[in-house]
Amino acid sequence: MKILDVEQIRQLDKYTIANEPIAPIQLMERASQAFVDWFRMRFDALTPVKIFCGLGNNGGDGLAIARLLIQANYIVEVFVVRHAPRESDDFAHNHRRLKLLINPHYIEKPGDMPTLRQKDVVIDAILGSGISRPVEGIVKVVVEAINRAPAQVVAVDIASGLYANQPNQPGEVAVQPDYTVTFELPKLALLLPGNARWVGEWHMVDIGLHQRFIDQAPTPFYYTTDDEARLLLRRRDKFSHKGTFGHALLLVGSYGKMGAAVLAARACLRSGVGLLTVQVPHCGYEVLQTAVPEAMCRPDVNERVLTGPSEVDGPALADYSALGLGPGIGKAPETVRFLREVMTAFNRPMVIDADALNLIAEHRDLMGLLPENSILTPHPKEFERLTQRWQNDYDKLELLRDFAQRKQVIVVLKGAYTAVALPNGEVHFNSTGNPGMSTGGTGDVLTGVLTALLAQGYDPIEAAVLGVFAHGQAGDVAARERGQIGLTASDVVDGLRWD
Ligand SMILES: NC(=O)C1=CN([C@@H]2O[C@H](COP(=O)(O)OP(=O)(O)OC[C@H]3O[C@@H](n4cnc5c(N)ncnc54)[C@H](O)[C@@H]3O)[C@@H](O)[C@H]2O)[C@@H](O)CC1
Ligand SMILES: Nc1ncnc2c1ncn2[C@@H]1O[C@H](COP(=O)(O)OP(=O)(O)O)[C@@H](O)[C@H]1O
Ligand SMILES: [K+]
Repeated sequence: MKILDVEQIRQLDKYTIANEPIAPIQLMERASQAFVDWFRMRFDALTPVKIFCGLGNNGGDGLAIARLLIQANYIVEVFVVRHAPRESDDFAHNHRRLKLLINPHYIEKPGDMPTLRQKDVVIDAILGSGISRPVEGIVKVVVEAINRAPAQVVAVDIASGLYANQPNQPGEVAVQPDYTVTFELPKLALLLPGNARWVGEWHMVDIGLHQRFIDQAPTPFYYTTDDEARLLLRRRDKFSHKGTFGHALLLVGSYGKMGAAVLAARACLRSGVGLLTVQVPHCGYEVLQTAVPEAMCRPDVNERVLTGPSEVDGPALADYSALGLGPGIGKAPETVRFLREVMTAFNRPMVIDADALNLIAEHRDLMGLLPENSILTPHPKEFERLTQRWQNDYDKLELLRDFAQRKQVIVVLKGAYTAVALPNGEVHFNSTGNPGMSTGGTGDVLTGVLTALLAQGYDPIEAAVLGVFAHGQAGDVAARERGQIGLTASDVVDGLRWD
């Protein structure tokens, strides 16, 4: 699903009005009805509702929402914040219609702000995607009062004061909602960690904007939906055999970090690899053979770290279908040498995680050895080591796109809404996963998943988008079964589902 910017959304509204065709006021009615449908599923008619409206189209939505809720027997009070000399046409139209039912209150000075109680639900329809300057004056007074209130808050489209696709400056105020109900498409701002308090839990409601415009609109930003991920998944052929699904090699683990090897290996097997070999330092041999009997083990001659040679024969590096490396390997000088050898010998896309990324950041010559279309899976700190510190989330996104384009690799920047940056500059935000996954080892699981997909012959871009989606979904399955707080990386492995 595409993520469009504010100007594109404005054009999309216009295009829909001209080509569906539909009157602007009807489009507003449809948006408001979609909001109300969502609202009624969440809050019953005994909920006292207080709607704060600005004078633009977001305010117009608020007035239409008020009318629709009154017609559904909710007890509604409306507060119009007079922040500008002019009101939009659709605001004016809905204002006239609402006044046939109730008299709105008007807020012009701080004393006009009502008291908000815990049982109230506030609907924030002061400013939407049309904001063009920081919130100040009476709007600021109202926003700050809403934020201080004990009431629950639902933002219409986007919290008042939050920019949809550019950074808010430090000190700027915006509504801090419990929920955001956004129209038609996700906005970039909803996906960025620095905006969490201005978003709350967000939901998307369909308002029937024109698909032809969306299909043609250029954008680097996408949001991976369930349906899109499912389309990437390949079915198994009746006459397939283990050779059909590739032979993966994982280079993982060191003394004290053999768990990383076990987790990556188990995840790789649970993601459909045909054969798996795991190379671990010698001390990990028994651990691995016991914990993961399905995998073959290649013990390194070195007791504690990976160095390359093994007493057990196996295919040459270049003969494996896919390679995943990094989880738990540490940063020993012998391991750096081995890493250099591996990256030279295996010049096809590989999965690179954790300490392998830290080593690349410390030994810049390794950066030049990155095979094209490799999948790098840094968490934000690892990404900062590879690049530089950023000013804000938008700056970070630009660094991410720039890195993926310059190095011609796929960068999976992990976190909530993991961002998968492609060599062509696109960024695909993931839609699955939950904070229960913020626990040691879940990243190692992702390395195993991605390596398995590469081994099965998935194109690296599809492997990255699908693997990240499936990994988050596994976390969601695990969280449903045992809750977020007690969730462990092993539960994520067990949560992997591919059909
Ligand atoms: N046809 C459409 O355009 C539709 C628009 N919709 C709603 O319309 C919203 C966008 O409406 P608008 O473009 O009218 O803009 P807003 O309602 O977001 O803002 C209203 C106006 O306030 C002024 N303003 C900007 N920043 C301000 C600030 N910091 N303090 C005070 N005033 C400020 C500007 O003149 C702006 O145009 C969307 O978020 C959505 O809720 C929906 O009704 C769906 C259809
Ligand atoms: N709040 C969150 N919401 C969704 N996913 C998360 C969240 N926190 C962490 N994750 C996921 O968990 C994994 C953590 O990886 P990482 O930081 O490398 O952990 P480790 O190195 O311990 O394995 C990533 O895939 C990340 O996207
Ligand atoms: K709003």
